[in-house]
Amino acid sequence: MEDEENIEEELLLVESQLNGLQDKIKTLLDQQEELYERQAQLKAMLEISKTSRDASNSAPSVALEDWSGKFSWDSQADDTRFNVFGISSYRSNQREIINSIMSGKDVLVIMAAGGGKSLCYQLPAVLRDGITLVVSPLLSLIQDQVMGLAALGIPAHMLTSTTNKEIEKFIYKALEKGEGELKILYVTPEKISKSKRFMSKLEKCHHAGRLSLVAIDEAHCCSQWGHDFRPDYKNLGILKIQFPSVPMIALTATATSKVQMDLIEMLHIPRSVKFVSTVNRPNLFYRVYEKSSVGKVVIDEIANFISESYPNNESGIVYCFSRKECEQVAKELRGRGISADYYHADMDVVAREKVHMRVPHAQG
Ligand SMILES: Nc1ncnc2c1ncn2[C@@H]1O[C@H](COP(=O)(O)OP(=O)(O)OP(=O)(O)O)[C@@H](O)[C@H]1O
Repeated sequence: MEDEENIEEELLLVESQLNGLQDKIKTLLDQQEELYERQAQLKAMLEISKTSRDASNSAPSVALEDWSGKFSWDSQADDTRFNVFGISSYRSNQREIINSIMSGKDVLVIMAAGGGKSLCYQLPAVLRDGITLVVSPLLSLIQDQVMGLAALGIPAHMLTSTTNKEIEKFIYKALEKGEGELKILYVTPEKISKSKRFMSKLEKCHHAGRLSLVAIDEAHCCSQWGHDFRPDYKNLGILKIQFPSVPMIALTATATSKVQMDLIEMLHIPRSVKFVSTVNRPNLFYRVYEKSSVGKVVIDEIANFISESYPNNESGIVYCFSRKECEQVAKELRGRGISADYYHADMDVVAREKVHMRVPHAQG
């Protein structure tokens, strides 16, 4: 009897020691996995750094090839441009940019606002097999793009804090298993830096050979020297480290040479082909009016300017000094028969989206 008790006691002790060991083994295996992952990242970083040094010693990041020549995808690209995007001819540099991406190059595009940067990655996204990931800083810009693409019949979605669970599930399935129709996926930079789940699905998509292109919109946000620095953009370098074989296109309307060098380094695209288009916009001009000191008169003048200059229901933006002023000016303009609404950071997502949807898709 006493023997049995001793055996049971020792059995319990052994079992508890075994449990303790299992926990330790699990912790060690987890550590091993993390170290393997870090090892792979460090190796890739070393590789990129060496390539970067070689590239800066030998070749500047400018276009040397003739990207306006003939390519095997020419007729398919022309067909998609015309029949899917409804665009009759390319603007300056668009064709060359598209050709360099289609050739698998990393590309840096500096093109004026409204110059047609989106087509430069959306057309290759449609032409290439698989999914294009687009990182863009603003929800409103993303919504605009997704709405525009949906209108063209191109399967595009966005994965942001506002995406509902069902769409999120659809997107994750498309990334992980290649199910469902998804060609272009928009995310904010926070998704890359903060969502391990998203990055793991993206990893799976890449492993299955389905990640076709990465586009970084408003790429100047990477640089602390740029006017719009976004801390989460700093982490986008991970994309080239994780997916070195996937071409990357970085696009911006404004980048000094210091900012360009900075973002090439941060995104790890030292061999990128660079395209700079003129930032001059002949259709844009400034006009300065003297402002009355009487608020009501100012609103009357704005209302008159809008109805006289834009009698055909065109859309426009009135920038105000404060959120409160935005709300007041919109109300006053409505009182003068102008269809106006306000939009600022202090509105909830649904209200913002509602206003956004009322603005016709921007035409540059
Ligand atoms: N080759 C083209 N011919 C005619 N219209 C074009 C062409 N390329 C683009 N567009 C149109 O020009 C407008 C502006 O294009 P897009 O939005 O891509 O500009 P952007 O360079 O991304 O501007 P932003 O810097 O403001 O985001 C869109 O309506 C687009 O359809």
